[in-house]
Amino acid sequence: MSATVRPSPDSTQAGRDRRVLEVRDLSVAFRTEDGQLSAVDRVSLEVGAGEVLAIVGESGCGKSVTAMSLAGLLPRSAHVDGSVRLDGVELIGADKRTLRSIRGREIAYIFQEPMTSLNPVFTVGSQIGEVLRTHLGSSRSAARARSIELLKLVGIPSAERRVDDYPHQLSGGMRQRVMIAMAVACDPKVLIADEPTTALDVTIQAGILDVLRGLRERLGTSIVLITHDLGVVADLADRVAVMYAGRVVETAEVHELFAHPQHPYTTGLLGASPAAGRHADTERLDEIPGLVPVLSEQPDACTFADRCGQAVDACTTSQPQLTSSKHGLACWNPVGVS
Ligand SMILES: Nc1ncnc2c1ncn2[C@@H]1O[C@H](COP(=O)(O)OP(=O)(O)OP(=O)(O)O)[C@@H](O)[C@H]1O
Repeated sequence: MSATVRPSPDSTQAGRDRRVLEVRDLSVAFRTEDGQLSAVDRVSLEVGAGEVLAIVGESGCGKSVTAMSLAGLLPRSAHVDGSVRLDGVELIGADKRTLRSIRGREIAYIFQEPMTSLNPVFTVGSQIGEVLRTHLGSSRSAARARSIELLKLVGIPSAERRVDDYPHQLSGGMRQRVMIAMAVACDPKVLIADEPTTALDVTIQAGILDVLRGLRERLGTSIVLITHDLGVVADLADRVAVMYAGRVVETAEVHELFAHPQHPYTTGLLGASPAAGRHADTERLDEIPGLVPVLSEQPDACTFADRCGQAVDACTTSQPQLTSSKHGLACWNPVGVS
């Protein structure tokens, strides 16, 4: 395992202050049969070295589209604007060769459902080895040795034997660990984990979160965690960006956000989560009444106004912009102010 440990992991405060990923005014629109769809609107985010940034929000808020645009994984029907810089290198509009060398090597993506991403006809060892040979030019024997090391890193028992298993011989949790091993094979600066535990049993989820925590601590990997599970956020994240209808509506350090949520949407989400403490005595989840709108363009109004119990006149006539303070907020009438 020692070979996988960087000499000075960046999970310290000083490390986190170094920006590894900087997203500025990222917008993504899709051409669809029904016309244009605005999925992400002028999103700005920063992720420090060794930092875990969680992006939360209901289904359809633009979390995955944001995450995929960071890794250059959007389909051709997507029109992307803005800037995504990885250690200073601009990824939006970068040529294919640059993107190919960065994707998988510098920025890696873990998908929700490992079975769709692993190839059933190759052993897990050969699939991890392929990543190492492609990106790092490793020899066959070095790739095999390193694959075993990576399987150990993600907590797979009897790694020397499991390396020759096919994906169907492993449980769902073990397959997700293999996906993580593949994602970190080249020691990426940024790992994007899109609902990494959603498809898994609750008892298995905790193990996967431990693996991610270990990677951040041991390797100094920065993590962008996409989830709708606030319990996972509380467990793992340093900072949170709350997305609604394609925009970041609130962002703060995790403890600050849970202790002093200011956007009515955030308080709605927190109220809907037993893990966030508000409903610790009940298993029932509250729902925020109404649905996330699907937008062809962003309106001159707050997109949450028609679901918001706090809406005032300004909310229906102009769209609030995210403030640039440490606890950023896009709201005309925050919770606890009026
Ligand atoms: N390839 C695509 N073509 C057209 N529209 C898309 C495409 N991918 C996503 N969208 C739309 O973009 C919006 C944001 O989707 P996205 O998947 O990012 O939401 P999400 O917050 O990640 O939701 P979930 O939690 O369900 O994954 C949705 O309205 C979705 O239907």
